[in-house]
Amino acid sequence: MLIAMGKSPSVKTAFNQVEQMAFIVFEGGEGVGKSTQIELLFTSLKQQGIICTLTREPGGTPFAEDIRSLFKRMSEHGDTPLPLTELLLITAARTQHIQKVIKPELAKGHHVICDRFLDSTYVYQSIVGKVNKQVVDTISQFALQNIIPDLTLVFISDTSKALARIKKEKSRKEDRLDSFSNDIHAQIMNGYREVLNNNFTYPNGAIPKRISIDANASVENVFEQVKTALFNTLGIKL
Ligand SMILES: Nc1ncnc2c1ncn2[C@@H]1O[C@H](COP(=O)(O)OP(=O)(O)O)[C@@H](O)[C@H]1O
Ligand SMILES: Cc1cn([C@H]2C[C@H](O)[C@@H](COP(=O)(O)OP(=O)(O)O)O2)c(=O)[nH]c1=O
Repeated sequence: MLIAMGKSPSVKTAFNQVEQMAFIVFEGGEGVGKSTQIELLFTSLKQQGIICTLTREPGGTPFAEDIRSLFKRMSEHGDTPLPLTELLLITAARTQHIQKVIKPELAKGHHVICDRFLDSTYVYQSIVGKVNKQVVDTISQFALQNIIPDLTLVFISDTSKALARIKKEKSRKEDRLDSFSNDIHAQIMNGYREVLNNNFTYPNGAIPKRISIDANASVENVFEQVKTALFNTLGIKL
């Protein structure tokens, strides 16, 4: 179908019986290990015969993936998008994504695992980009239509560690967002701490369930934390 995942878009849906659905979001700055853990979780759920759909933001439908490309493209004309312009682009992609993928998949009783969602907007466009949170909420409420993740895993690591991991990745294709300075990366990491510590509300006033993950740890240890969070919050045993 139209699901895009990780660094290379692909279709990933496991077809088996499942009793309840959950909308699970992975959040955090670049290089904290979200994609790695999403892959591990998808494989583990599949082995248990649990249906889940992997997707990502910005993106997740062909049109929203086009917006993603535009969003991430290096500017050839020097006219880089303003944070408010980014918010509008991201929200356009999110509207398409929620209507065409997230809602329908949840309605079918499938778990939906999403690489980034609204907390990214709070961090990148509001905290770092300085767009007022109220503006983000006012615009986002039309896209969200009360959709709220059942669990958001917020990956927190030392900025230097995450950046070192990214630098080691030979296959990583440079895009506009890779030109962020170390200072911006540190602001992003602190932004996630702020979202967590201040329990940022969604546009409808609800506080989503967020769990902090120590992403400095080994891949195996981080996956243990992910599994514990899924069990404690959603009762999913892996
Ligand atoms: N816990 C970890 N310890 C060490 N390296 C990791 C860990 N998790 C991921 N990596 C490596 O770090 C790089 C970035 O990981 P990735 O999952 O793509 O992060 P993100 O999706 O958050 O940008 C990859 O090369 C990956 O293999
Ligand atoms: C969902 C979302 C993403 N973004 C940015 C964060 C990332 O830099 C980029 C998505 O790139 P991505 O490749 O998914 O990030 P990562 O390196 O962590 O795998 O889009 C926003 O600025 N606002 C948003 O609301």
